[in-house]
Amino acid sequence: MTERVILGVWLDVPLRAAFSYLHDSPLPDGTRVKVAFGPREMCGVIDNSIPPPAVATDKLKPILAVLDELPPLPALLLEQVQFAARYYLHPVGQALFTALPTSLREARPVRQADHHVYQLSAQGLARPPAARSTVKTLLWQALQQPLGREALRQLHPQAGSYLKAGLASGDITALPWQPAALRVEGALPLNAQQEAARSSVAAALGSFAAFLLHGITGSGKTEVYLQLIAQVLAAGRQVLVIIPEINLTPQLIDRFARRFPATGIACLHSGLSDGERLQGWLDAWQGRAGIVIGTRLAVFTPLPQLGLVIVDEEHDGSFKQHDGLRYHARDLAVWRAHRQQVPVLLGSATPSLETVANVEAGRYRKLVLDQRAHDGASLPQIGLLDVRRQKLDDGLAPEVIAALRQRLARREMSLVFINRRGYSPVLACTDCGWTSACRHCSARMVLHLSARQLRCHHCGAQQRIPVQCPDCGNPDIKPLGEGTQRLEAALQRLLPEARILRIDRDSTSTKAAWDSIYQRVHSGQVDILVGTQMLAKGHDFGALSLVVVLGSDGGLYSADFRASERLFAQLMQVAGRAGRAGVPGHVVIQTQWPDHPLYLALQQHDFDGFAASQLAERREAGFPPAAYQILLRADAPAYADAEQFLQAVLQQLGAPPDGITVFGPAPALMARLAGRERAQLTLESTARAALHGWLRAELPTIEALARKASRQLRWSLDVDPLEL
Ligand SMILES: Nc1ncnc2c1ncn2[C@@H]1O[C@H](COP(=O)(O)OP(=O)(O)OP(=O)(O)O)[C@@H](O)[C@H]1O
Ligand SMILES: [Zn+2]
Repeated sequence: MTERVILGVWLDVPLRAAFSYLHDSPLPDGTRVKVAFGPREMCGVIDNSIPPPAVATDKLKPILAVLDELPPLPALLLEQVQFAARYYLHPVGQALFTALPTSLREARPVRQADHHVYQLSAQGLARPPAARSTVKTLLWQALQQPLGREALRQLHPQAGSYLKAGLASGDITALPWQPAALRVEGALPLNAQQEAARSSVAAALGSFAAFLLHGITGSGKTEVYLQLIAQVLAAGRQVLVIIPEINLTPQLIDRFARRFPATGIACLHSGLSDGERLQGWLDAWQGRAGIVIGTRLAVFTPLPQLGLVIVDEEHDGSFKQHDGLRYHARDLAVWRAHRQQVPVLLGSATPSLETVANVEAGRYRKLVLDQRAHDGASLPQIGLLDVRRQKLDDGLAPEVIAALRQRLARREMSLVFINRRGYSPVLACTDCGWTSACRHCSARMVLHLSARQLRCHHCGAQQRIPVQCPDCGNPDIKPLGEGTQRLEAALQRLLPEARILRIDRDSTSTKAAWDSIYQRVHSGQVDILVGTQMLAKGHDFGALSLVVVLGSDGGLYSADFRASERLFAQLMQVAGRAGRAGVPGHVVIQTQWPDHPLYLALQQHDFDGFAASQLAERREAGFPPAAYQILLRADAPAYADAEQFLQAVLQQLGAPPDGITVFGPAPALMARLAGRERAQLTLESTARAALHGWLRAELPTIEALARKASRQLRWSLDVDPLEL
């Protein structure tokens, strides 16, 4: 009998331990294998640092197959996953499979695209096809230059069989993939501030340093990124660019592709097919992609030649994953840069308070762009319109309507911003006070008039619009408040000659819809844009001269301590759409709170002042970033089950160590979601290591309690939570 080795294997299962299997020879770390797990066959990943189990060897199952079409997964990826799993208190196996493209999570070998280029050999060149064979002549002529398989297929569908025959006869030779020489096109001369920022980061290339690029909207942050990227590419290194989902537009990708026409650019986001994502990932790992641009999941992409990491709009909430491994891509990007000893550049017009605090603590260096880059572009004037004693027409003040009419007469484009899609956020009975509550959530159902439905934006529940009050039978039920659809209708009624375009998740569900919207805006076919935050971010909508903000007061007095920070960032972004190119910009905010300090700071474009006062408040209250938090969440159909579990945890944990405070159990801010009641414990401390260490040590206790809890119970840990 041959000697067999015991190998440690990580699997995609919600268990903290790895598993052991037998094989007839050792395998390196990171090898993908196929194993049996219970009744299933699963993909596993070898890790030789896992200690062998206590059970007898004859109890172990064999590895069924080695999926070794690729080299083993890179050690650095495994290290990053181990770090993330440890930090976010998540099972390593699950973290690892989160980090991999879907195709590599499956117990099947993957197919690599063909990256060779093909060319006629001397023998092939000497043997032209017969003149009557037009297809062969076409391909023979084309192959006098080196060409990839895909390019050949574009020339003719039969290229594959011609290639196969040619390779067999020796008429065609296959050459390995070669990087093209770097080409940089259309770089702009930097202004003094941009140049200062660029050279600071450039001086740090080759070692770790973290920078905040605090640049107001339109200050030319992207241009600074592009010029740094050019320098990194010229040195033969790769760049990782992480951006929010909503900013990943064809326009941005185009801008990169036009600047670097000869560079491989891998775009990685959740909208790709499994095959596309795998190829992009492999291009990055195998060095064919010089630039990786992607959303949060791109932070796990292997880049052996990494030279620079950029996180654009670093304050954006979409960098935090809200289920499974609840990682923050910005924070992992900083870890990544540190581990690979390269600089990381975090860009934003409204940095997160976490990042501001890191600048204050001297961990990050701040670079400032406080001028708009475009000639003649300046920051917009912000007006606060007190609507307390005004009669509004479908939510619009007379002054606002007049201002819109004036822009229309001058043929300038305006934007009306309201962060609520649908017709109206709630339907109500004028008699008994009934409102359109969702049966499954602590939320109201939103009226979607054109679809003739009430819809819950949280759980997706839909129902027909009732014709009378379901409680008292009163036929007089009315929409309360405005959403984008209602504003669109009101504007059309008030300004019938205006060409109005609504942009929200309902109107942009397909890529084609987006493209056509973009097309219409840029060819001057729109007078008034009405939209949600989709409009606020990243997109350059050109010659906007007026921005009207409605319904923002709700964010001033929220139970979530981060609401003001988010509101300020959002309003700065949306205000930043005005006056970007020549035409002076005006912003009007309709409010009941014209003296609110947040609005006054916004009016002064005073981010620093606002951030300082917010930080002071957070310190006073002991909230992040002045303290660290971990949430232990539980949900079940009955609140009692969720609460009972958390009570049991609390009891088992006993008194927390000094410096750690535990709050709760308390209902989550959104207490009911999709038919489940949600409760949570908040664990808080100014000493992060102590907090994490304590919870890590207590994890087995919590897991044991969870196994005893109601079968309906779900629970999770959220380290550095962004949502309460
Ligand atoms: N040095 C420069 N000279 C002239 N124009 C520039 C310069 N840098 C940038 N621009 C132009 O200014 C505009 C804004 O630049 P860019 O998109 O880089 O800014 P940004 O700070 O990334 O913008 P935002 O974050 O607000 O979307 C663009 O039209 C860009 O072409
Ligand atoms: Zn709901």
